[in-house]
Amino acid sequence: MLEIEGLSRQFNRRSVLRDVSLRLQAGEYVAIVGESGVGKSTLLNLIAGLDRPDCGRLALDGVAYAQLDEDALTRLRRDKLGFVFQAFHVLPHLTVRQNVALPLWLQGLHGAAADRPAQQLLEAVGLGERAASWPRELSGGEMQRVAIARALVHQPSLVLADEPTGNLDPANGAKVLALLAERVRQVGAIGILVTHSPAAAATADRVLHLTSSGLQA
Ligand SMILES: Nc1ncnc2c1ncn2[C@@H]1O[C@H](COP(=O)(O)OP(=O)(O)OP(=O)(O)O)[C@@H](O)[C@H]1O
Repeated sequence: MLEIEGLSRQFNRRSVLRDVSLRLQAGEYVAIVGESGVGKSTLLNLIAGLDRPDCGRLALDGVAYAQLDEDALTRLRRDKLGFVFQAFHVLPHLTVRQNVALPLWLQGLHGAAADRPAQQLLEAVGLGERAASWPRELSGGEMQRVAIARALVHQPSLVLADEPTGNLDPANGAKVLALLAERVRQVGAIGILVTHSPAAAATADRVLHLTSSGLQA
């Protein structure tokens, strides 16, 4: 379960997030929409443990972030979170399968223990045949499918996606979003999709609107 209670964040004394609360159970997939600059990325960074709130509480599976030092937060990200962010792009010097296996390597799993789940996820996103390819040989849509496989391979509790189809054409974008929703549901994770696009938001079970007065259905 993800618990967010009364979260606030200021930058240079300017309030960006004010009293944001949200509670999500395993298996829930929500979209967060809101005007540019309202604080969507700020909220996602707090949920990812990449930034700390000024006040409020965050907890994942009963573990409060405030109790964790930076190393423990890094472990939480490694073990419990999956990211489909532009900034966490597919690494060019690793093959497609190595890219997907990366979260397992970081957990100390190597050889077949990493290759087998990576191959399974690649099959699930329709790229089983491309395991030995290099990222540069893939299309933009295929690359995002690799990012989805990598975000799920270690069976995270929480998957965070920030405009995962920003650079794709609408048809490919729709396919990638449908695949993301299907895969997140399949592993029973909590999914949070941040997007500007109403069509993208409609792939989630629930749409939440972030405004200056908080998060509302
Ligand atoms: N590290 C920072 N230092 C100062 N201001 C920041 C910082 N990070 C974000 N902000 C400010 O906080 C506000 C919210 O930014 P954020 O990126 O969260 O918005 P957003 O809703 O994701 O916007 P967009 O949809 O345009 O990506 C902006 O005014 C931004 O300038």
